[in-house]
Amino acid sequence: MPATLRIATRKSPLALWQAEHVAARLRAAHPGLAVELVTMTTQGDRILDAPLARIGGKGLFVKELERALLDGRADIAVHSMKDVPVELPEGLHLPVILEREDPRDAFVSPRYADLASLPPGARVGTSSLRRQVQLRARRPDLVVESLRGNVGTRLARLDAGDFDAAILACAGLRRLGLAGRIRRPLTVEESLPAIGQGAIGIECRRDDAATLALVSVLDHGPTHTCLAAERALNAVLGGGCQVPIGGHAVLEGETLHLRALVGHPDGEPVLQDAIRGPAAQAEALGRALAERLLAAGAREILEAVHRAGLPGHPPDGAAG
Ligand SMILES: NCc1[nH]cc(CCC(=O)O)c1CC(=O)O
Repeated sequence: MPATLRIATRKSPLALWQAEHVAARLRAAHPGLAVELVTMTTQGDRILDAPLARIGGKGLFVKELERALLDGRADIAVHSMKDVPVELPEGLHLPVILEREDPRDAFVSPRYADLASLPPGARVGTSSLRRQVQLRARRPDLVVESLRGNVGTRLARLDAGDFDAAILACAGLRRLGLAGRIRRPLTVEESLPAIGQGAIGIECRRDDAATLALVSVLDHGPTHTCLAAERALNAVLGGGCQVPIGGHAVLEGETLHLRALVGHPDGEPVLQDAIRGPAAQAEALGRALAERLLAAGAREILEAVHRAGLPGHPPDGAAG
């Protein structure tokens, strides 16, 4: 057993909650193990106004934690899986995925009970392209505006009256003890979640067998299988953060059901499809669904976005 297991984490309240949760579970699983947090501010936390894709995109929140792993300043990094890019740096892997919290998006509003109650022209805050296109498809009369920052920052702006409603992840609100702010969870049919939403992952060095032996007990097989399908889908689509992409898998016994969405950043078209098959073939199902979406028009969307070099957005409003 190492003298102390060091966890690299961002400093946002949600990131700290997740790291403390992993620390507590590791201490419970291995009595006598010392666990400590190594906190760091990532580039994604520092730069709150620039279009994130231009300065490094989706990986901004994880890169500095990964550098700490590679430099030996930390043994594991704890991530919200929806912020983790498909490609990991050489020498690192993600062997552990914890059991998923509520994966749905949440409708949050001080005044309105749900999406249907919003009057025409109501202002809804979200910086996630994925949330924006699904919102626009359902309610083209709403005004969707950018809302970034930590969960607390976003709620404060909502409460200050900058918006009539906001869409946030149920998981983040629940973990921070803010479940009371969820007016209504959006069904996955109303708002298909981001790939990995609600799941926490543990990244570590491939050559560190001692650490792997300690953290493996936290892996949740069914969530891991669902994430394998979602991330395989994402790897084939390779959309980065300038294209609205959603993906969500559930297990029904030994059968995996994966839904996916690819939208044009301008709002149209929005392509959706789903696939069902043996859980043992999770990754192949993810790749197959991605190929079907590409053939159905996603390829044209991805190519158009890359050609245009549109200013980017964080994967989901970012900054957790
Ligand atoms: N974009 C940042 C982020 N990363 C993970 C979560 C929520 C928790 C999760 O999905 O595990 C959030 C906040 C949000 O989207 O409202």
